[in-house]
Amino acid sequence: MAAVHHAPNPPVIHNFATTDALVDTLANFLIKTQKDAIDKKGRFTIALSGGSLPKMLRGLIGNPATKWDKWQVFYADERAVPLDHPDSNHNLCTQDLFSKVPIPKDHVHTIDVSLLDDLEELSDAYEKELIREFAQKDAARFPVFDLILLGMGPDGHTCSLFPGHELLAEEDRWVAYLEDSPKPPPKRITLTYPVINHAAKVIFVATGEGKAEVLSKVLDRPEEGLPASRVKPAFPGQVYWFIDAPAAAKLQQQPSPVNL
Ligand SMILES: O=C(O)[C@H](O)[C@@H](O)[C@H](O)[C@H](O)COP(=O)(O)O
Repeated sequence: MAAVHHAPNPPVIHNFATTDALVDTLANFLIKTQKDAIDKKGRFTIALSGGSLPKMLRGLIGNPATKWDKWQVFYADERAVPLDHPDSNHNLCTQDLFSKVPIPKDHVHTIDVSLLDDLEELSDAYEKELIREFAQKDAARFPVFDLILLGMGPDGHTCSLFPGHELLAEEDRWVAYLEDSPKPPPKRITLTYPVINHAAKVIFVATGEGKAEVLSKVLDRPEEGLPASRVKPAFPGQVYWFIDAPAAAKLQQQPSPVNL
C-alpha cells in the first residue's frame, strides 16, 4: 500500500492583548511541552534565537516547574563572534535568561570559538554537536527538536535564512554558514530548513507594529515564499505564531482562540 503523506498542519496563530499575556502563555506552553518531552524521552531539546526572544522567556525565571537539568539547548542561529561579544546570541540569552536560572552550563550548546576563522569548520563542528545529541540517541536522518523558538525580521527572515539567499535551498546539511548576511554581523551559522521542518513544534514570536506588514505577507500570502513562510514542520509537527495586536493589525486571517 502506498504511504499516506499528510500536508503540513496550517499555522496556529495566537494574538495577545498584552506582552505580559504573551509571556505568561509562552511560559505555560514551554512547561507543558517540556513535561511531555521529559515524560517520553527523559530530556527536552530546544533551539533558541536572538533578537527580543530571550526576554520573552522571562516567565520561566523562578518558575519551579521548569526542569532545567533536563533541557538541552541549541541556537537556531549564531553570529561568528566570541561568546561574550555584544552580537553573540549566546551572550544575549545568557544575560536575559541563563544567568538567572539553574541550567547546567554543559546543557547550553555553544559554537566552538576556536574555529571562528573558518566558518565551514565552525558550522561542521556545530552540526557534530547536534549529531552527538540527536543521531546517537534518536538514530534519525534529521534531528527532531521538541521545540524551536524563532523570531522574524522586518524582511521576513528567520534564523539566518534571508530572502533570496542560496541557503533557502539547502536540503542536506543540518547547520550551514553564511558570510554575507544582509543584516550585520555578516558571518553566521544557522540551522537549515530540513532541521526546522522536522521539529515537533516551532513557535514564532513577533510583536510590535514594525511586524504588521511582513506578518501579513508571511501568513496571508505564503506563496510569496518569504523565509518565515517556509517554516512548515512535517506532519504531525506544528508551527505556532505568538503575536500581539500591533503585529496582527494587517492580518486578514482570524487568529485562533488562546486556550493553552
Ligand atoms: O539574527 C539576527 O539578525 C536577529 O537575531 C534576527 O534574526 C531577529 O531574531 C529578528 O530580526 C527578530 O527580531 P526581534 O525579535 O527583535 O523582533
